[in-house]
Amino acid sequence: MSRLILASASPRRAELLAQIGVPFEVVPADIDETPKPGEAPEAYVERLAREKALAVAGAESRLPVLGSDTSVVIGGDILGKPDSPASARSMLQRLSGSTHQVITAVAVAVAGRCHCRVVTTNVTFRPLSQAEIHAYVASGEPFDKAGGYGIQGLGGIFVCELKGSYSAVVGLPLCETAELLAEAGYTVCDNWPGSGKESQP
Ligand SMILES: Cc1cn([C@H]2C[C@H](O)[C@@H](COP(=O)(O)OP(=O)(O)OP(=O)(O)O)O2)c(=O)[nH]c1=O
Repeated sequence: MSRLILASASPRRAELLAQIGVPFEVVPADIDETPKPGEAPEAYVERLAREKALAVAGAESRLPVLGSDTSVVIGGDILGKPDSPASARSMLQRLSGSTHQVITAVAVAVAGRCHCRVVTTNVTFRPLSQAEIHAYVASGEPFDKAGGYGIQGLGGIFVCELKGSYSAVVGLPLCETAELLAEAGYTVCDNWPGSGKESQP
């Protein structure tokens, strides 16, 4: 039986949530993801995660609703999902040979309240050649991913260093998600301490 609604169309978020044993159903949120003028990256990502959770909670309030957002930030600029091969190539060119931040927010709306965590991870790319950038964009992998790459896919070969949360880069910070669920009175799965169904030691 579902204990949570995942307000996301991201297959990665569904896989990560399934990985920790949470029973859930998917109800994608449809919100405007345009940054506000002058909005700081962390504030932007947190606002979107909250808006996604609350948009679905408004219609489906019987279960806690989890919303999340991931953006790539370099030199203070927010990189969302590329909308063309040219924008994917230009994002990868900017990321090549330098360190960027992946900011992911996760929000849980339950009983009229919304709790949120924002997680920042530093990711360093080795220098990429033009041929690699072209071949990677031609693979199609960049298009549904913030910053135009997927660390969990072929894009993983670009990453020479990561400081922070790998699961947050893929789209859902598992440690913070479990903390938020615990605060809302939910455990990740049956038999977990606090579930009331755990086996005795
Ligand atoms: C940096 C990075 C991002 N991503 C993905 C995670 C997110 O799905 C996506 C960022 O876009 P989001 O707008 O956060 O999410 P989404 O549009 O895919 O889904 P929804 O808004 O319905 O929840 O980029 C990866 O899969 N791997 C990576 O290495």
